[in-house]
Amino acid sequence: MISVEAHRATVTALLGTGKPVRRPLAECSGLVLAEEVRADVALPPFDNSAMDGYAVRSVDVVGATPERPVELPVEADIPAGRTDVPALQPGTAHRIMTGAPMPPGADAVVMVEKTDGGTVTVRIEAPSSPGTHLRRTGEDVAKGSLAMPAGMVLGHSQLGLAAAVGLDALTVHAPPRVLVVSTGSELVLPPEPLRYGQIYESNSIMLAAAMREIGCHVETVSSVADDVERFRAAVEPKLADADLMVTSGGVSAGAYEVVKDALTGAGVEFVKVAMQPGGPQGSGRWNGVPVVTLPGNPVSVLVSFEAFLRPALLTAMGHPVVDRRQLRARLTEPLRSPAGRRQFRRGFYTPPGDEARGAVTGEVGPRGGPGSHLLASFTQANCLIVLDEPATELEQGAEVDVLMLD
Ligand SMILES: Nc1nc2c(c(=O)[nH]1)N[C@H]1C(S)=C(S)[C@@H](COP(=O)(O)OP(=O)(O)OC[C@H]3O[C@@H](n4cnc5c(N)ncnc54)[C@H](O)[C@@H]3O)O[C@H]1N2
Ligand code: MOO
Repeated sequence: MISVEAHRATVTALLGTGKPVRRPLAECSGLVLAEEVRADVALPPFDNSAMDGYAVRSVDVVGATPERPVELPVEADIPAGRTDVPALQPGTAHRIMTGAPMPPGADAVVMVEKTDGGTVTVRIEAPSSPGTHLRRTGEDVAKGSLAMPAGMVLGHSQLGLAAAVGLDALTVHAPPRVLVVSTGSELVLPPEPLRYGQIYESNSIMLAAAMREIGCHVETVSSVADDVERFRAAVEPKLADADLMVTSGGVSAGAYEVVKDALTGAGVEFVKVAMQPGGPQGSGRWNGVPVVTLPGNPVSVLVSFEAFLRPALLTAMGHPVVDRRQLRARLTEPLRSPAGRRQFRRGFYTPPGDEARGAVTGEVGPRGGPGSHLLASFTQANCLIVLDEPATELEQGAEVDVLMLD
């Protein structure tokens, strides 16, 4: 048996890092910058007004009050977007709007609320010191400076900044194109009614959703019968467009293990990992394409995704952090775990908060039993409880690691 860490390292090395590609901003959400971004324009690109009001020389409005307003002729109107801004002469004002360029000669803005709003002459009822309501060129981002470093994850604020400095595309790590293949002659798809011995296929939907959530492109082959020739025929034509193939089912010790039968001796190695669920695993290359084979039980699939695929896919996409948030928590009930295997249980974590009891560590209770067919309980879990390899009996109140899923 090999360790969880060893198999994770194998799968991560197999995927490598996605090559840098140029993508339009609308396709970059959640991806990672492969190159730093330097600002070709300053932000703001020009000195501009932060308020609707009047651009003035501060010396012209010294001492203005509602009782003794300063009256100035309004010489120009500067809406946002005006590009031919006339200079301000001493003893005059320009009406100006938020985001409009400051006229040369003006050093302050008076809000319209502090005036009578006049358009021919304006009565100004408050002073304005130099720089008031003024947004300076480059105070957000200086021209030529580093706007975002390589390795930054592109969320909405990062995409907004890229757009603001005039970019319509970014160089990102290419998201992997994953071919997800579910195998099993028992699998059917709705609306076909179930016959005795058949089940509805669910692994491909789950895996595709989990991978799309982290930015992968996914194609699915939802139900391939346990027949090597039919497996090859269904999958081989699609390999050319895949950076990774992930299969479920057909890898244990039975007589009809289609994945094992098709890929043994063809570049894929099958191993047992010291974990439960998710013990039977495989990885390698088939026709040059990286392949990861998962056991068929639905909970085994999701636990394998968390333990191996998620970190490997995030690494391939250049993410700086690939691990789930890990916390310590006290068990709300005793649990058993198989000796020599790391057990992953679905759990619900409650943060500390009961100060009366002096709680500093959160609590975690299992959701559902350890069986890898118990998918419903996964939907009620917010974490995985990790019971280390040596642990066999854990008492209520024992401290364990939890991996937060949200
Ligand atoms: N003699 C042994 N038997 C088994 C062993 C073993 O070591 N020796 N390991 C057990 C463990 S642990 C697991 S996990 C499973 C893995 O088996 P396979 O990967 O070959 O998976 P299947 O037999 O094809 O399926 C297992 C289970 O999951 C259901 N399944 C499969 N695919 C789907 C799908 N796409 N959607 C929903 N459900 C699916 C399938 O019907 C089976 O019930 O082997 C144990 N046996
Ligand atoms: O390893 Mo299997 O995945 O326990 O059910």
